[in-house]
Amino acid sequence: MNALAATSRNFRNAARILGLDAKIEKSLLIPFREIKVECTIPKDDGSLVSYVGFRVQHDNARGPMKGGIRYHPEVDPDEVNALAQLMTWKTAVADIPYGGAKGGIGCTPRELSKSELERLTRVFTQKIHDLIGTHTDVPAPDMGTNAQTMAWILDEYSKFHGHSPAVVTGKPIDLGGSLGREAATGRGVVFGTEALLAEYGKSVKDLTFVIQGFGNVGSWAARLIHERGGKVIAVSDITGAIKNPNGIDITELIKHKESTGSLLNFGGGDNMDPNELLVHECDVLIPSALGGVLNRENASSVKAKFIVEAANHPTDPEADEILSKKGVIILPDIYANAGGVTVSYFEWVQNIQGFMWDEEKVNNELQRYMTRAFHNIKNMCKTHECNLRMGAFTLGVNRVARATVLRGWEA
Ligand SMILES: NC(=O)C1=CN([C@@H]2O[C@H](COP(=O)(O)OP(=O)(O)OC[C@H]3O[C@@H](n4cnc5c(N)ncnc54)[C@H](O)[C@@H]3O)[C@@H](O)[C@H]2O)C=CC1
Ligand SMILES: O=C(O)CCC(=O)C(=O)O
Repeated sequence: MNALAATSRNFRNAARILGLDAKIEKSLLIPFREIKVECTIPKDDGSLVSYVGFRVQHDNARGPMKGGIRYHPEVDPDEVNALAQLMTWKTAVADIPYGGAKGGIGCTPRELSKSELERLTRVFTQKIHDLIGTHTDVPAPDMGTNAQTMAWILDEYSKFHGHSPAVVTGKPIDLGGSLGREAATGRGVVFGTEALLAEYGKSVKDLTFVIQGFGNVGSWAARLIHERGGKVIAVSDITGAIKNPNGIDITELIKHKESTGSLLNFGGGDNMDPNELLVHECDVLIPSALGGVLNRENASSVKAKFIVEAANHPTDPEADEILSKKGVIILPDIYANAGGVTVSYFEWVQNIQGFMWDEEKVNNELQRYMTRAFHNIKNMCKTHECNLRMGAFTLGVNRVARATVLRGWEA
């Protein structure tokens, strides 16, 4: 199912559970603003190439719109729209004072040189600079982008508006980035997993984990699980997949990937078929790459007891139903990966205050926010007799709807 149809279906289910007014339901489904821009840049060889960039600003009832920018060949308007909507519910679940947005450029960043990426990012920023801002819409990294991308956006934006560190988060520490932001999404995934497992009297150190994606989110989640004594028994990325039933030494794997550019042929494991990864025997499956990877084709073969959605919308609604019937417990994306945007909020606060926190404070506050949100979701599950996804959606949608009503409808 298309990402936008899937996200909207979850939203509508939550609206029905909450008994939301039809007028509010309709208004919350329609994005505040959709931006589509042409970005033409000279390649290093002098030829010209054109890309399409998007920024969808979904909702700002609770505060400035917030969300990452993705560079990936599959970026399209519907997907960006779905991801922007998810950000609105996610920031509300985390109870941080933001709305939701998302952006992206349809490109293959691995095939562009650093200078081509810089030109593309600067042209994109020139096209959208009037529509983003510290108190309007604050971008951050997502798939295919990183702290360097944010530094270019900050620099280009500042040419038009003066030095503006809080216009982006996830930037380098030297430019006002927050300690702990790079690891934050993976760390939040682990805090969320710990909160979930505690409900079942289990802990990370007793369980086996399979992780799809070994970029920012997947590699940090793997590293922190490994540090806690959890056994990561299979990992994949775009280059392939590896497994070791006794547990992969993640510290060594990170070194191997840094030196070879690939997970494959790692001495401490065997190469495996990446198609087998999601259905590999394990306690906890953590999809940390693309959307829609769990679908009606593979859901019935999944063997994990828990799925922690580190990626955005990795499970489509058909798979959700199949997995639920099998008794698989799913920690939903709008909670599980909210650690990134939560520390982005801490970064924005630090920039506005002009005061830097130490890393211990960032990590402690992140744990406090993730634990609080988990208990808020559990309360919604109890009130509405629903699963964790609907618990999270009803929590987020209810907070956004309340803010919308309080702001009023007068023109
Ligand atoms: N970076 C962040 O702070 C946040 C990211 N997310 C979500 O987490 C997911 C991953 O994002 P990042 O780690 O930031 O991206 P990234 O670009 O750092 O890493 C993506 C990883 O996915 C792998 N990958 C791509 N296609 C794959 C495939 N077909 N099979 C297996 N692996 C594949 C890549 O090789 C890479 O290891 C995305 O869904 C993103 O929206 C969610 C919240 C915050
Ligand atoms: O840190 C942020 O502002 C947003 C991160 C993001 O794009 C996400 O949570 O999906």
